[in-house]
Amino acid sequence: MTKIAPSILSADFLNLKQEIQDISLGGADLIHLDVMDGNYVPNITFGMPIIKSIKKISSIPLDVHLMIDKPERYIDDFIDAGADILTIHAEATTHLHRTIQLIKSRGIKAGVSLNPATPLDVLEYIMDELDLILLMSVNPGFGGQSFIKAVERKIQTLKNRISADYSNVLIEVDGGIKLDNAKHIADLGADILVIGSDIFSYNDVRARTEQFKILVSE
Ligand SMILES: O=C(CO)[C@H](O)[C@H](O)COP(=O)(O)O
Repeated sequence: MTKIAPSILSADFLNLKQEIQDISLGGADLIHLDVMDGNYVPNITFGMPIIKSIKKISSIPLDVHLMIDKPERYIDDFIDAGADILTIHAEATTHLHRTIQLIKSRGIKAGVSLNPATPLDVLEYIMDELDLILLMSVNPGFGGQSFIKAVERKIQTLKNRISADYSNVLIEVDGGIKLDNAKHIADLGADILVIGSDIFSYNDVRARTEQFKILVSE
């Protein structure tokens, strides 16, 4: 069954505690936390202190997506802050294998994210180490963008490649997922859907989360 991971990127930060309670009551499986450094991506969001605070008020696993250059510098800090899954970008580090090993050595799940234009081939020699592959379906940096159609084929190709030998590796898809395309993306092979604006732009965040949850459980 496909899981849903609301991204708080589009949440009301003055009302964050309530927003987190609402997605929890709506059935969120993970809380997706987009960390941006203004360097790897042209936007800046939040860092360890916010993650630490969320960890104190929620028991839902924290799915931390680092959109930062040289993520190896901060792996221990984000794990200490409460990350349950830590995903780094293949394009952001020279030492992808070493950094994934560092995450795994701390006993949490490790993911690699690929931008829409990055080929799947970069994963070939690290598949054994991975728990999750996050396919970006928008160019990272901002919520509210449109899903890039070419990523549909990428999801299917990845699903076919991993189904035989790496069936335990989860496929997460992030960007441009709305109520009207979520089921289709799940059916292509996504195990986790990241949803930002189409949950948090609604007044009733709990009801909207529930709608996604019911849709992908069908
Ligand atoms: O990583 C992201 C942007 O870099 C966001 O998680 C993603 O875009 C989700 O937001 P939306 O559902 O509004 O597209």
